[in-house]
Amino acid sequence: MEILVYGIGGVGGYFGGKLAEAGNSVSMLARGKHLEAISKRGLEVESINGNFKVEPTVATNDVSEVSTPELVLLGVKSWQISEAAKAIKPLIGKNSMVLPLQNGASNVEKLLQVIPENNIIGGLCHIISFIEAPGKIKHTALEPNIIFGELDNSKTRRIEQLKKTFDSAGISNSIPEDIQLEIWKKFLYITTVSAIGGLTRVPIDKIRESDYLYNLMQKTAQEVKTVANAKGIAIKNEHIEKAFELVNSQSKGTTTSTQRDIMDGKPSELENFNGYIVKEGEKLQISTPVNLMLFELLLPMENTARKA
Ligand SMILES: NC(=O)C1=CN([C@@H]2O[C@H](COP(=O)(O)OP(=O)(O)OC[C@H]3O[C@@H](n4cnc5c(N)ncnc54)[C@H](OP(=O)(O)O)[C@@H]3O)[C@@H](O)[C@H]2O)C=CC1
Ligand SMILES: CC(C)(CO)C(=O)C(=O)O
Repeated sequence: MEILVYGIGGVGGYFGGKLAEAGNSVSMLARGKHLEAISKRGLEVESINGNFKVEPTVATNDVSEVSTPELVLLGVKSWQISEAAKAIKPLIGKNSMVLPLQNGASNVEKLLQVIPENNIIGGLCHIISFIEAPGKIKHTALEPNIIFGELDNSKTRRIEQLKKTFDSAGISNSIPEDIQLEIWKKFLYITTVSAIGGLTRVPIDKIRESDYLYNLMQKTAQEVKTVANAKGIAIKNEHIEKAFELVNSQSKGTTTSTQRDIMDGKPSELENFNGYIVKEGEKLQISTPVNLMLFELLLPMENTARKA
């Protein structure tokens, strides 16, 4: 398959690497020292499932060097989606699929403003990975997987073909009954833990020891559920329970990618997580005081990170 991976970070680097290793033609859009290293030495992936190294078909920071892809994997952060969508638009052909793997509930919404609806696939992923050094991705925990599907959940031929591509690359994957619900289930978890993680600056095992913080996470999750339900997304208490099973079962030292960005003083996905709940709550006249507090507490730091 002819693939463009736009953003070769923890997510794009790992999944793009696996697809290239399996013999797909994978072009990689990166920049700076990371691009220099990939162009010179290829992309190295150190993974708990086995290390590997791949050579991209094209490594570039200029999409005009890439031919029309059958699949674009978006590996940028959720706040970079609109810019990425504008950049890839000229490349998109009738049969191109654009698959966002970001956390967040509004990625498809943002893509729809730029890319035709029939080119967009819904998606999300699980992994713990990051850029360890220019040209090198490190996968440290979780069995990586991709959950994806048509926006209307129909089981089309292209979705089946994409499944075969992921299967033959050894990427665990699934096509759910309701892709929007899956996106929101992950969003529920990540929004519940990331801002509190960023504020406390400790991993999940330390956060869950505190009754106060555990309760705060419960309140955060309930607000996400209320907003989801008002938007027609069927998040139920059982999904909150599942999210808390995850909170309780994560191994010591676990942090989320957004928490790590906040702790490192980098621009984070705060606005697309708790900020999104606040914004949607306002539109729907739903009060979201806990998400608002978390958002406002982190906002000055976020603004500073963005100025830098
Ligand atoms: N990492 C993880 O463990 C997981 C992350 N996620 C989600 O996946 C998404 C991606 O996260 P993650 O992989 O951690 O992010 P990273 O920051 O590691 O990767 C994003 C990459 O995209 C690059 N990029 C952005 N814009 C451009 C551009 N215009 N040109 C070239 N390169 C560009 C960035 O470069 P630069 O650094 O120069 O900006 C960076 O290398 C997020 O939504 C995250 O929440 C989901 C599951 C797990
Ligand atoms: C929760 C987790 C680790 C699962 O993939 C994640 O999405 C992240 O860290 O961004």
